[in-house]
Amino acid sequence: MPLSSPSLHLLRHHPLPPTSNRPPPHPRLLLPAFARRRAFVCQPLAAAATDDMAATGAAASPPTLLEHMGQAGAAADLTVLVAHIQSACKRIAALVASPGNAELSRAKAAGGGGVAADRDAPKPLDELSNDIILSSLKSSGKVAVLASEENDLPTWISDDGPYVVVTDPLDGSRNIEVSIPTGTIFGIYNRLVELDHLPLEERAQLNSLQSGTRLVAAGYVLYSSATILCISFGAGTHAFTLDWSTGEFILTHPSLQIPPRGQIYSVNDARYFDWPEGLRKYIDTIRQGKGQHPKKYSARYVCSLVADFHRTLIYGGVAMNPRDHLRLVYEANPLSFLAEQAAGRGSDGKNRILSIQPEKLHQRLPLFLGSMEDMLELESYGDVQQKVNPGYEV
Ligand SMILES: O=P(O)(O)OC[C@H]1O[C@](O)(COP(=O)(O)O)[C@@H](O)[C@@H]1O
Repeated sequence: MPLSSPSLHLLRHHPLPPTSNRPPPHPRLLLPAFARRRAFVCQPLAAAATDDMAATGAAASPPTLLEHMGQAGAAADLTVLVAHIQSACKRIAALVASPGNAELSRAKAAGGGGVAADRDAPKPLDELSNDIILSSLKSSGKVAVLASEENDLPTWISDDGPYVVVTDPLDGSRNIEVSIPTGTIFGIYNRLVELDHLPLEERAQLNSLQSGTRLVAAGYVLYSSATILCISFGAGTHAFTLDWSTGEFILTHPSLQIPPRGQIYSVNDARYFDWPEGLRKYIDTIRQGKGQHPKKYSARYVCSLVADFHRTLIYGGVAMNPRDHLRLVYEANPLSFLAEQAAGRGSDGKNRILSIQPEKLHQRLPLFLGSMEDMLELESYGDVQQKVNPGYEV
């Protein structure tokens, strides 16, 4: 449904204060005391051990995601919602690792053909992942509306659900047949109660089109050699690794900080000849070690956004897709929120992603994420957005 300009006006001038316009305080200070102790546990040097650990001679075990939320004083409703999201993602993790997934990918490639008449056509993995998330959010009782990359329109779930969830249920699924990492991306907003009087369809759209500055939380789950859930509640970015023996996500990367500069760029550079001059120059320059950082950069490109972003978060550098391909609502906003909360930056090559007011649910845009210094250097080339987007076959 196209939005009327009064509706967009309402969104733009909504009185609620943004939740993430302020620069994040030093994330380490925002961790609860017990999690700060675990931050030390994750460092190799014994000198970092806390007094109580020294006294007992043992490292306390790091908290689970839900323990972390409890200690951080997260709202009970939000904790219930995150518990449902994490359980959906555990099911997706099992799904993408299951022997049946190659068959599902082929079914999709063949348009679902080749199925015996007495059998249901198998659902491709991204649809199945979408169903898993939807059913989990429904049973949480905490969600008013779900906007998913897999659906044309948002799904209204419950009038009194306090939250709005946006998601790309399974990003990178085009690579699933060859077991390349995939991921789920999600963002959580408050339901805009002042829109409750609007007709359902308009209410669902406007709630889903909130600016990224209003995110209450955002995260991704990486399905790779480890299953990692990385999340921010607006006070730092923290990552939790799934311990398959207990089924718990354990805090392994507290208060992640993107290094101010990395030495890796990540882009599909087969598209070099479709790039604008500025982007070509930038990549040529850093490849040769002639940029602001006098080192030759290396290239890494998984072609799976969550994997490319996760690496960038840890090692620094820039992950980019310069053409209009990735979605503002489902991908760019949540990942930019995580990047900013880790002292990095998310931009469309010109503007801060979180400040772009979404106008359409499936709006696409160029996306650049990464280390602050690398991002500012890249943007100084001006002309970095790929205008030519012919539609590539692979
Ligand atoms: O073809 P490109 O431009 O390299 O795009 C690859 C990107 O597209 C994605 O596969 C997402 O695209 P889809 O949502 O169409 O699957 C990302 O995971 C990846 O980063």
